[in-house]
Amino acid sequence: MTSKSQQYRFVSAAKLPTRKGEFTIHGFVEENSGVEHVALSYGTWQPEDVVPIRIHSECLTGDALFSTRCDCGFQLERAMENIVENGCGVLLYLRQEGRGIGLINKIRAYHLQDQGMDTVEANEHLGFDADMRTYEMCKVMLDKLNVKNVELMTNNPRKTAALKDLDINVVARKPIDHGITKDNKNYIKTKTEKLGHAFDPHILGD
Ligand SMILES: Nc1nc2c(ncn2[C@@H]2O[C@H](COP(=O)(O)OP(=O)(O)OP(=O)(O)O)[C@@H](O)[C@H]2O)c(=O)[nH]1
Ligand SMILES: [Zn+2]
Repeated sequence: MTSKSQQYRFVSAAKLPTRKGEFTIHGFVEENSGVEHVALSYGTWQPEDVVPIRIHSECLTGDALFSTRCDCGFQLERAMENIVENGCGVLLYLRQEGRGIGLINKIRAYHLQDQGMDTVEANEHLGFDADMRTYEMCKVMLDKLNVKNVELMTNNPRKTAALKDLDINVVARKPIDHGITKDNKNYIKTKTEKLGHAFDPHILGD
């Protein structure tokens, strides 16, 4: 029986020039489900270096459709800018749309939130946990990129804990609280109150 992380396989990599800088995109596939994840790497490092990384969960609405209903698109852009400013780093782009429930179910959850539920209540009303994501693929992806020690750009303590459980040395957490808007302030407040997210209170001030 292969361990969960051994189900992931590196397939290929290529140059990816972007408006933020020239990255390399690395494609990984999960053997059983065919789910594809990618890593964007920038610059070089030694195994003993501390590398800035972002674990970014796919959010079509935020990442590609300019939604202000969440902070994802703002965080994606800021994370890539941080990596380029630092001179090196990695962004793991994980196909975990909707905190793992998928795009159509996220739209169903949004519909329930339009009726007054919060983002946790909506997931649970649909029969899902508040957060269905797992992070075992990060181990295979970071090992392939020779990243052992990380500075993690996140407000989500579950990501820090998940990497530590994978024996990845999380040296520091760097907040990434960009993109607070009038449309997502309540969503973010719910994440701090119910999902343990660490946002500085001043940025959510009323
Ligand atoms: N089910 C559900 N998923 C959502 C909702 N809003 C955003 N998402 C998904 O949540 C994921 C992003 O998670 P966030 O909670 O924004 O942030 P995080 O990645 O957990 O934490 P950070 O690293 O601090 O950004 C993406 O997969 C989004 O599609 C929602 O209302 N319901
Ligand atoms: Zn989003």
